[in-house]
Amino acid sequence: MDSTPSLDSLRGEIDEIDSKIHDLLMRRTQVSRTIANAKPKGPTSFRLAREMQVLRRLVARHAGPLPRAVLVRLWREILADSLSQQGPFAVAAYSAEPGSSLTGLARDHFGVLTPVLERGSAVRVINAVVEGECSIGLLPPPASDAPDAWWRYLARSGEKVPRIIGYLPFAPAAAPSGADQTALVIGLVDAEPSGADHSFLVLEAGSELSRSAARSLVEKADLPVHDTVLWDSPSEGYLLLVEVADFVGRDDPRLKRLQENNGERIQHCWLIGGYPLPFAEADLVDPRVAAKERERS
Ligand SMILES: C=C(O[C@@H]1C=C(C(=O)O)C=C[C@H]1O)C(=O)O
Repeated sequence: MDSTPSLDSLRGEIDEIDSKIHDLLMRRTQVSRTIANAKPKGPTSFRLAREMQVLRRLVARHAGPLPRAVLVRLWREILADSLSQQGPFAVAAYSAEPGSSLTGLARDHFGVLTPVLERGSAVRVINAVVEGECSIGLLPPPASDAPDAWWRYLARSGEKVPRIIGYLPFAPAAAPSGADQTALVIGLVDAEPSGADHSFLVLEAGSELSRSAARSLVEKADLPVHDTVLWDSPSEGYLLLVEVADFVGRDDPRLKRLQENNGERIQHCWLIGGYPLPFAEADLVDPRVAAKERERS
């Protein structure tokens, strides 16, 4: 006798599962609203490090044929709504020359209902965040040949100075519309440690300081250097952006050491933020693709 359950009974099981998922989603939304009241009041409820921890935990416990990229996409919508339950949330996306728009990336990450406002320059994105028009901003990652070294505007103190708090996409395999783009996220909150992070320092040098010299000064203070970007201008002097392959907090003793050891060469060292490391491609490999590859090899 055929032991396969009938279509009706299988559909009954799906209905039961859907109700449970739905009940849990409604409950999660209520908990998120309660969390909003438990948080210190600030310019935004957005906590990217926590979101990354949520996703990393789910990806690590995942099993079975549902692709991890689908799991992440589902949770991106859930997390985006959860955030908007905690107060108004809008994103300023850099969108200057044709093909440079970070709007697709913003949509992939913050879901279909989050307002995304396009801004035509890095300064306009920064202003949208400083003035509270948008909760966060997306900017192109710094590069040595980039004409606009926007990161230098973050090298100052004060409450209304945005910090770098994230890197997008979190999961390239789950970011179809911004597939070939990357962005840094800025907001008026400090970066928080997620367990696997990079940080950014800006060094203000009194006289010419090469990228390799800066690297060795920073490494001598036990801060592992991932990359450096140089900006020198007659009016602004020598500024170096250093990406550190570790989380660096405001009270990190390595920062103090860096400044104390190099008082003559480095006039100022600014911690301008950091980001949780995104998923590597292998973390989200679709089990079906992986199985096919195993067959082939
Ligand atoms: C619920 C929180 O607020 C936001 C929503 C999150 C969530 O839904 O899991 C996680 C981080 C925050 O961006 C939180 O900070 O825990």
